[in-house]
Amino acid sequence: MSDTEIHKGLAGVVVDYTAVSKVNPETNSLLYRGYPVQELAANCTFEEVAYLLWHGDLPDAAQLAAFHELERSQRGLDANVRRAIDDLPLAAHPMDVLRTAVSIIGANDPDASVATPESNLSKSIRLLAKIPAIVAYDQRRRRGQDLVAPRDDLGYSANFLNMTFGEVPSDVVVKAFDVSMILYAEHSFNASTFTARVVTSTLSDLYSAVVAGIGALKGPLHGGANEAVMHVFDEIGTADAADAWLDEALTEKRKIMGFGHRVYKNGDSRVPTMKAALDTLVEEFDAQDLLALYDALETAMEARKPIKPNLDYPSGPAYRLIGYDTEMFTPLFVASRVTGWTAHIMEQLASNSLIRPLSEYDGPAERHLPVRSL
Ligand SMILES: CC(=O)SCCNC(=O)CCNC(=O)[C@H](O)C(C)(C)COP(=O)(O)OP(=O)(O)OC[C@H]1O[C@@H](n2cnc3c(N)ncnc32)[C@H](O)[C@@H]1OP(=O)(O)O
Ligand SMILES: O=C([O-])CC(=O)C(=O)O
Repeated sequence: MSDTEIHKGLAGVVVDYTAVSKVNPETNSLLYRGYPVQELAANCTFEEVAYLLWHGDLPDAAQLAAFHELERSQRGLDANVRRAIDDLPLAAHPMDVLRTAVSIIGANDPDASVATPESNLSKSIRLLAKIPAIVAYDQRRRRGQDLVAPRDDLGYSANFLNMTFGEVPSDVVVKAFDVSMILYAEHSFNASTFTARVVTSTLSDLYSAVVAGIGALKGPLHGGANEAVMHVFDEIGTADAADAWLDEALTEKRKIMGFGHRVYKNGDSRVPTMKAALDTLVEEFDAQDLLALYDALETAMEARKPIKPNLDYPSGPAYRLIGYDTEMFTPLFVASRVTGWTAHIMEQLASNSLIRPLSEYDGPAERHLPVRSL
């Protein structure tokens, strides 16, 4: 073994600058373009936050109206995307369906390889507008329901929920969903964003980078955890079973989904805001049992390990209460994070350097084939 210092998982390695967001584990804070995410969640819509991530500043009234028009005019499902979804087996995971659908949107775009800032911005808005139709339709076809067309008189979240459930839910539900979209939108150099930046660094196109980001987000150590949290809740069943379940899971050295974080070691800055949104849903749907289980598992974990919940812990139960099927939760994360990914793709391109780290070889020493007589 050489004495080269290896940074397994790139832990603690700073690889570039970013002006998109700042994650500060010391102060448990998260800023999008300088604004605390809690302030954005309380005062802005997800559309305004998307605009902020892409443009660097919040829109004024005229800019927001133009942005709404652009986004709302592109909400429909392309015919060949719908046909492709219909051809995929119901056994396919919704993340695989979404990854395939985004790939087709890219192939439909004659300007897919045009990498100017203007072209990439319009691609980003297209994906923001079209991903909800894919996710909503996929959940509906799994339930044997027909497609619900988008409405251009509704905001992003109300339209998303209407396309999924065939009706606009209460303001409480729309706000909780919108808050989740804002909180999931951006988180610096997380694994999926870094993946998107790596793909972009080769001068590949934006759609390819987003498809790669979807692949990275799917894993349960990253975005797949919001789905996995609900599987854990279903496995535990009721609050009184949480202690015994956790003891067994920890004995088996299982990772407890929805807990822990690579950067935050003392709590995830987004959890209090998402937990408050979950509380409004618990009240709305009179779901005290779910809240009791949520609290019981968190308390049980606290008593055993200094590992705190991450954003996926309150988001999973929130999406369950809103009515999404469990396997749709990570696609909801994509619908939001596509804003952060594309902001990073544009930032990477503006100051590109091929991302290509080194490795330390520890395989067999040099050896040679025996001389073969032909
Ligand atoms: C939106 C997001 O993507 S947030 C992350 C979502 N992912 C999850 O919720 C999955 C569960 N959590 C985890 O697997 C981890 O906490 C990660 C992958 C998120 C971060 O992990 P890392 O920073 O690499 O820390 P690492 O996995 O090395 O953990 C350090 C120690 O804490 C333990 N640990 C960390 N998270 C957990 C957990 N959720 N459950 C049990 N133990 C844990 C590890 O077993 C390890 O213990 P050890 O030192 O005794 O071996
Ligand atoms: O930052 C990370 O490593 C994971 C995360 O919380 C996110 O992507 O939102």
